[in-house]
Amino acid sequence: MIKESLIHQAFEVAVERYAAVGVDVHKALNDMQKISLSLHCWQADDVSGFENQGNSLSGGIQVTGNYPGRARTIDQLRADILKAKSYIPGRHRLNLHEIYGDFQGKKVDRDAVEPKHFESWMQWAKVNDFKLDFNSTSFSHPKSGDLTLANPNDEIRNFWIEHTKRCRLISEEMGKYQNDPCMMNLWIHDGSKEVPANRLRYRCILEQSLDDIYSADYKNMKDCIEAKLFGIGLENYTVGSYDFYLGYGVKKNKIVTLDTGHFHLTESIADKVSSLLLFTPEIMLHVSRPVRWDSDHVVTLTDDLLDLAREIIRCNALDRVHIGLDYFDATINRIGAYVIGSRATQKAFMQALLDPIRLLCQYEDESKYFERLALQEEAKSLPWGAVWDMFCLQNDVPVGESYINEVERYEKEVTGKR
Ligand SMILES: C[C@H](O)[C@H](O)[C@@H](O)C(=O)CO
Ligand SMILES: [Mn+2]
Repeated sequence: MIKESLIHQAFEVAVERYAAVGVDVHKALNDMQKISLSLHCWQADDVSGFENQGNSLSGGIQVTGNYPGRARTIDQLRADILKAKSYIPGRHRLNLHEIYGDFQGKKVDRDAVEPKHFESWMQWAKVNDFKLDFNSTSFSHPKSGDLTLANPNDEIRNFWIEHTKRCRLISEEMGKYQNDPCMMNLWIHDGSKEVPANRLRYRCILEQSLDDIYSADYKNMKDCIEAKLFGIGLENYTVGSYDFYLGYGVKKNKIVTLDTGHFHLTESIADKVSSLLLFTPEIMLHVSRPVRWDSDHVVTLTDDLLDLAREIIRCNALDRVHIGLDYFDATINRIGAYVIGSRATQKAFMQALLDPIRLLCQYEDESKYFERLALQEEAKSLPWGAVWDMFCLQNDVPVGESYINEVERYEKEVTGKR
């Protein structure tokens, strides 16, 4: 247990150090309090959901590991999410996939899902101070195959169009219920293992499907479209590539989702933020950690993540960027995985909010490039950790590593007994 008086002392020193470079720590703390993450429900159960159809995970994604204790029922999933939330400072959102509906043990196919299947989620979220976001689910279904919304087969394509339309309606109802727009993400795995004979054909079909899906206007939900470099088993061609969705988003005023695992490994996601902000309405993020490929490792505080957070703050775009998480690791304690990734993301934003931006901009205006580089370097070792600790203390969540023992206790008492 870290002594509270030490946290206060370190914080006072940090206030002074940051003031010397023109940064108001109290304002940074205040801004930090307003940042909500959208926690992905699927870390708790390895993207299984509650359809009870016995479908294994398919559609270009894969979870590795078999750590004991995954959530198997809606009650277990909710309990695990609340547990994770208790170690994450601030107020947050929860991101549901369609397969997590409250189906009460009945088989409800994807083209028959209705808002009523998410009523209990809406009530639960309200009681537990979450706002909900939503995703259509095109994977792990007998009709998933290699092509869903881009499928030339009318029956299969119309099935998925119907599913996605229904998901928009569910999102609209969620948004209305919570009096805050529900962000609905659309990601499909459609693609091909080998080079197709005609790439354009499938992209034309996808464009038409999307136009049909988006023909209804809603007020309480926002549409986001997520590209991917490739899915597993679909390595040569992805119908919904970044260029495709960027073009569609700009033309049709849709929000592009940037999943940080969905690009070439040396591509900077941070650099995309300012361009997207100019030409699309808002940005949805899926913060992930690719290791050699889109491996969805637990998010940690990497330079890439810091760059991304800094870019959002420097663009003054917190009100236009939605911060969702997207990773799944079944090799370690799943609640711990939530906490590590969420806190890492928050730490990146904490550091970004403490950046001496005004002074850096001043140096740049005056063409003082040595001074700019020197300050960028020195800022890296300013005592941001003391401000982060204070943020945790103020939010009544464990400071530093003290959550480790608590996660272990929950494993011993709850998840380990499943
Ligand atoms: C389960 C998610 O929807 C999925 O991870 C998607 O967002 C994605 O990133 C697929 O690679
Ligand atoms: Mn994603």
